[in-house]
Amino acid sequence: MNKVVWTIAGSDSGGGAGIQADVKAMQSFGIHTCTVVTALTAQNSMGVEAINPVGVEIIASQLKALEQDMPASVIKIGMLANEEQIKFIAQRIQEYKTTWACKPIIIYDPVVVASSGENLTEDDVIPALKEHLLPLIDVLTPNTKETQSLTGVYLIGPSAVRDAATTFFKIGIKSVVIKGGHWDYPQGYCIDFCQSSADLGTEYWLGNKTLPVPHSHGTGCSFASVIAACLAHEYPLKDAFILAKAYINQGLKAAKRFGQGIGPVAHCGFPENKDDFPQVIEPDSFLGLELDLDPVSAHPPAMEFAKCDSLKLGLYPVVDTVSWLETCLVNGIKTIQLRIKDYLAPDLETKIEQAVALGHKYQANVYINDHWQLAIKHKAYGVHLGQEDLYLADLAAIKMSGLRLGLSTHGFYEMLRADNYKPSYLAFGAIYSTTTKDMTGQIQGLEKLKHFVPLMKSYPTVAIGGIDLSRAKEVAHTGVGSIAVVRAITESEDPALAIEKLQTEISCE
Ligand SMILES: Cc1ncc(COP(=O)(O)OP(=O)(O)O)c(N)n1
Ligand SMILES: Cc1ncsc1CCOP(=O)(O)O
Ligand SMILES: [Mg+2]
Repeated sequence: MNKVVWTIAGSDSGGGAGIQADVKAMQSFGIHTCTVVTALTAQNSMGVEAINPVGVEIIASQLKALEQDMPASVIKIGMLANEEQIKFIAQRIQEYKTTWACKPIIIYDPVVVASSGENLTEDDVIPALKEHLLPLIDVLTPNTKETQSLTGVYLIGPSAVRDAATTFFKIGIKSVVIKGGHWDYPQGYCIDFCQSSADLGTEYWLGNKTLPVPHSHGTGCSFASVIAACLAHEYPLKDAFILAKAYINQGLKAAKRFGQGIGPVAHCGFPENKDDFPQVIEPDSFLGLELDLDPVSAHPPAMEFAKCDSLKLGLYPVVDTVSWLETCLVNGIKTIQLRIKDYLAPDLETKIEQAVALGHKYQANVYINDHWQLAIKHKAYGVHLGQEDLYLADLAAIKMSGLRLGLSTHGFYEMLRADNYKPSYLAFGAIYSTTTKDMTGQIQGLEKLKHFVPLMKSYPTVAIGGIDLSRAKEVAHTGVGSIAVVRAITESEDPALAIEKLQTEISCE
């Protein structure tokens, strides 16, 4: 569906930040941007010469035109020039939240201080912001200085970042993305933080080496606009967060000078290069230790698992009995998984032992889902684990035993998190809805798969979830190296024929 996002922000005559950046960044993500201009700033690459706020009656007329014709699922707010504008916009947002059938998501990039360090808003607006606007905000994206101005917390380390987030949550803000472009810890790195008040136990830290580039005008506006665009596409916030960071890294690398001063961040489309993505910071990684994050895994960290025989694993049935496993192997399957979810299943160990033996008999590669200790004990070809297993399983033991490790991922953030471990293959799911497993909120769709595959092209890749004969071809067409299926085989009237037809569909690619 065509997606509309509004941006309520200032115009930058220099074309690098504000409304101009917002439109370009959202366009990169296939969003149609409607604009409500709050100020006509006179600025260029050297600095801000004038703010020129627009009167609230003119803001009102722009909003009215849009309300009637193009309501948005996401509204991004940038520069508000004075207290009158803040109170007016807050009142309108309150109205939209209470009267619209689809309550819009409000993302606010508090453009108080520009990346150049210049003040873009009158100094005395902070109390009005806190009283009127901030309590209505779903996602706030302040930089270090804005965080300090708004919370009074001086960001000297991770616990101060958490304290600042807690202060924002107390005001009523639902989620925060605190941008660390101005910190310098660990030295030479740029670290960003994301947390939601609805899930205080989970925090997301992203980091990459600071890019030594001179042209960075408009990064804050563009970053928040990518988050707004991704939320309009109903991506989870953690995915929007990592894509925004990748977009900015990509844009900084390509940024050019226009004028004599600081040039604008470039707008280069959906990020497709893994090198532009930041690292998901795990507590026991170098950056996690530097940030003093609490360790969560009981086991030593491990990465770089044994390689699969091939980049293309082909048709990959996932079955729950030894009998189904044998049926598939008899019909020529070379990669297969035994997925027994009942940990108390009678003869679990015997079944795993038999599955491994059948793999040897038919010269096929048998993965065991979840039961990594038994997989190691009986020398399976590999183990398949989920994200929740990463801190629970003894990954070092799996690696030392030479077993392959397949990892499930649901979206961009989890994909980059999995990349930290350098597994043997990466699975993306669920591509379509499925009745085999509850995947509520985790359906990725074909369009995202088209982004996942080239990003992770160094790995064997697997698509899973709701794939049947009618969909196998379009999935294979994304370039994914393997298609994992449950019901397409186990619920077919003729499993041998189903395997043959699925093989034909996917082998044409
Ligand atoms: C090939 C493949 N991909 C994904 C999964 C799902 O694994 P996981 O996330 O561990 O969930 P459960 O299968 O344990 O419910 C899979 N099994 N195989
Ligand atoms: C185990 C699993 N993980 C993600 S979707 C899924 C089930 C896939 O089953 P089906 O092929 O029947 O949709
Ligand atoms: Mg599992």
